[in-house]
Amino acid sequence: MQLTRLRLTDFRCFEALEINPGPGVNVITGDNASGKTSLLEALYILGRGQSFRHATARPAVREGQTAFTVHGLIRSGEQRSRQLAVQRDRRGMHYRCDGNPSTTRLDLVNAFPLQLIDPNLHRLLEQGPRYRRHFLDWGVFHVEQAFFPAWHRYRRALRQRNRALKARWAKKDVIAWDAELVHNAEIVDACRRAYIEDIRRYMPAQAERLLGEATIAIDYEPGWRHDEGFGAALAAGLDQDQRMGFTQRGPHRADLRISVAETTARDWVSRGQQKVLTAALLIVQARLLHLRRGVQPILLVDDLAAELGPQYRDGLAAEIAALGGQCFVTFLEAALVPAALTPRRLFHVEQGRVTAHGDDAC
Ligand SMILES: Nc1ncnc2c1ncn2[C@@H]1O[C@H](COP(=O)(O)OP(=O)(O)OP(=O)(O)O)[C@@H](O)[C@H]1O
Repeated sequence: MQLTRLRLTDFRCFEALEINPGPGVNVITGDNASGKTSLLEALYILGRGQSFRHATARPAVREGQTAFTVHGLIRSGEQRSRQLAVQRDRRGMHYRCDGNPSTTRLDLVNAFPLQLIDPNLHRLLEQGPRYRRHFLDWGVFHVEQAFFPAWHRYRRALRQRNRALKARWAKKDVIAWDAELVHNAEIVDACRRAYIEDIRRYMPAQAERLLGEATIAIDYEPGWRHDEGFGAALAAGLDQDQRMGFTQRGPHRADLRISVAETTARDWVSRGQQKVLTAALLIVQARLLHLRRGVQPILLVDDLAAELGPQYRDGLAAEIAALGGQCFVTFLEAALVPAALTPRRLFHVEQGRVTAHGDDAC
C-alpha cells in the first residue's frame, strides 16, 4: 500500500499543496508551527475520515475559508490506483472513493489503512477504556471479516434497547432486543478474543526488542463478567439497567488491561517507556495486518524524538524501518533523523509551502 500523491486545498496553513511521497520512509522536517503535524493530520483524515486533533475536522479549514479538500492517490500491490477524497464544508464531511460519494468513512478506512504514533500515545495506557477499545477494534476490523457486520448490528440493537430503557418502557419491550444483542455480542467477542491471541503471540518479542522487557500481559475484559454468558449477564442486570436508563454490560464496555512485569503498565513505566510500549502495540498491529491480509498499513509518526533518549529513539526507528511499508515521520530538522530512517524522500515545510528532496523528488 502506498500513497503516491497528496493534494490539499485550504487545509490549515496550506492554501494549495501537492506532494508525491516515496514508497518507503518519507521524512517531514520544519520548524515549530510550520505545518508538519498538519500534513500528518491531512493523511489521517484521508484514511480515517476524522481528525486526531479535534472532535471535528472543522478547525482544519484554513482561516477565512469555508471548506478544505484532501485528495489522495493510493496504489495497493498490482491493483489499479484508487482515488480518495475528503471535503469538509459548512454542511459537514463528504467522502469520495474513486469519484463515487460514500455515505460512511468506512470505505476510506478499508481503502487506506493507517496507524498513528504521536506524542499523545500514552493515552492508550493512561486514560479511559475508549482508547483501548479503539486500538483493539481497528485491528479486529481489518483482520476479522465477521467483526464489522456483527458490531454494526449490535450497536443498532443497543440503541433501540437503550431508547426503550430511557423511555421507561415495559420489561418485555426492553428484552425484545436481547436475542439480537446476544447473537451479535458473541460474534464480536469471539473476533476480539482471536485478535488478542494474535497480539499476545507477537507482543513479547516486540516489547523485548524495544523495551528489554518481554513479560507483557494483555488481559481482555469483554464487558460483562467472565464467568457468565452475555444472555445471563443481560438478564441479571435488567433491574439496574432500568434504574440507570441504559444497558450497562456488553461489548460496548470492553477493555484491555496491559501489564508489564505483572504491574499495570501505566504504573510501571515512565512517559517515554509508555510511548515505546504503545508504539510496540501499534507496530504489532501493523505486522498482523500484513501477515493476515497482506496489507502494509501506512504509518504516521509525529515527533518521534519527543520524550525519547537515543536508545529508545533509535530502537523505535529501526522497528519502523523494518516494517518495510510506507511511513511519514516528522522531525524539527534533518540532523535529528535516526540513521535507520534515512529517507527515500524528504519534505521540508516552511510557511505553508513544501519543498521535496530525494529520489525522483517532485
Ligand atoms: N485553520 C487554520 N488556518 C490557518 N492556519 C492554521 C489553521 N490551523 C492551524 N494553523 C497554523 O498552521 C501552522 C501549522 O501547525 P502545525 O501544528 O502543523 O505545526 P508543526 O510543524 O507540527 O509544529 P510543532 O513542531 O510545534 O508541533 C501553525 O502556525 C498554525 O497556527
